[in-house]
Amino acid sequence: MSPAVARSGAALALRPVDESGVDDALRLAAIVFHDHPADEIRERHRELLLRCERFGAYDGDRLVGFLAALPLSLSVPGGELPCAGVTFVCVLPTHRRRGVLTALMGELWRAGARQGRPLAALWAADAAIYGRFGFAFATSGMTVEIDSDRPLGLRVEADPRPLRLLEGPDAREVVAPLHERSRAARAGRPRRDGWWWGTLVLPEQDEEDDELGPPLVVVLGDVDAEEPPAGYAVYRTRPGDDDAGSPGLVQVQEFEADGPGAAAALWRYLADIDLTTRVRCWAVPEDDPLPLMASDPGQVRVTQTFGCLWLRLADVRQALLARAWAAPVDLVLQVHDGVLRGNAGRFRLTVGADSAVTYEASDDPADLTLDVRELAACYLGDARLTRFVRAGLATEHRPGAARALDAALRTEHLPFTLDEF
Ligand SMILES: CC(=O)SCCNC(=O)CCNC(=O)[C@H](O)C(C)(C)COP(=O)(O)OP(=O)(O)OC[C@H]1O[C@@H](n2cnc3c(N)ncnc32)[C@H](O)[C@@H]1OP(=O)(O)O
Repeated sequence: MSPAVARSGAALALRPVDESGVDDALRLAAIVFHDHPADEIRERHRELLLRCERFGAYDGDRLVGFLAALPLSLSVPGGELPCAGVTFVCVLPTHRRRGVLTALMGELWRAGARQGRPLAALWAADAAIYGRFGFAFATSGMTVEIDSDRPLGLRVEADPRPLRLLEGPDAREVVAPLHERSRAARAGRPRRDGWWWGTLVLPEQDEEDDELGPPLVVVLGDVDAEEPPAGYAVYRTRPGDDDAGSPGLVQVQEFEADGPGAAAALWRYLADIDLTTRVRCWAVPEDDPLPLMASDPGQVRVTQTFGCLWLRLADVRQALLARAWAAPVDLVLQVHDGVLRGNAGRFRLTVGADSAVTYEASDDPADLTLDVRELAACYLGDARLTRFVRAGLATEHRPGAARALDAALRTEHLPFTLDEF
């Protein structure tokens, strides 16, 4: 039996939730998230939880707190690392603010340390909760909308190769290699297996909007060739409703192209679909070139930018040693970590001209003081340390130290994922 939670009221026991407890976890989630999903979606959630490590807090026999961790392999600059995909975090309303989540997080860290898992990541329902546990936004995205009531004007020639429309499992086999290649180029993406494609990317029914049709996958290039295609888009459509004033919509769920010609061909196709007058893509990377490619910037609008995946460096040393670096650096970092004390202290980070990395305890004066949250925000290449220094959230003791670390952390592409779990 694991430690108990006893901040106030009767002590609660912490223990793993076995397979027979998954329905209890789903019932708890339905209460906590005010969500009573249709049978198909509930079955998807069940399958997801069965793949997870499951941590429970029990009041007697009753499950009152729950946290699931999906085992992920997350792309990081130059490689990938084991990562806990934290999900279905819920505490019964009667048991809130008694330290249940804090205790479940403790179980997660202990399990991660046993398994040598240096990262944890999550999509947060409420942004205020996770910073105190050392998480920070580590990838961002932007929503783009195209007014497609007229031909899409682009300043770039479209790749003339044929487009093909695929459905079902065939689609996955064709596009998975291209996704895998782009996953290596942009950090922050979990590796997908067949279950992930089928259940989370290409399910018949969209989880958020039941008016959207089934997924369609348009592919550019020869689908029979040995090389992956040049690009693809996964999209769903919704018919227009004149009475309600809503346009026929093409909802782009995922877009990958290996260059500007391929991107132009695919965006043109999506904007050209009959009986629709709007293309909406919920998330593309913040450095996506589409807005630059548009002849009329008013036709392609960025409607919002937002943080996506939150990251936690559970083992800072392991995480830093595993990533690729863009420039040599030699800095002493004073790292604060109020939760995982093994990360806290003063360490010398060196990246040599030959890219060899070391990160060792040091007594030398610190060049930079920062919290593990800020390190997580910058780790995949998204945020800049210099900005945190300007915000007063990191302190530079040697001028230029933050700029040097930024230069070393820099990646060619911004990290990005839209894989929600
Ligand atoms: C990855 C995901 O699954 S995201 C989904 C998260 N789940 C939800 O939003 C469901 C609804 N909410 C809940 O189930 C619970 O309120 C939880 C899980 C958010 C928090 O669980 P609790 O057991 O109450 O948290 P716990 O008591 O350990 O709180 C620790 C600290 O976290 C912070 N915290 C907890 N809940 C919140 C909140 N809703 N907003 C802001 N901060 C919070 C507080 O600082 C708190 O410390 P304090 O009590 O000293 O002020």
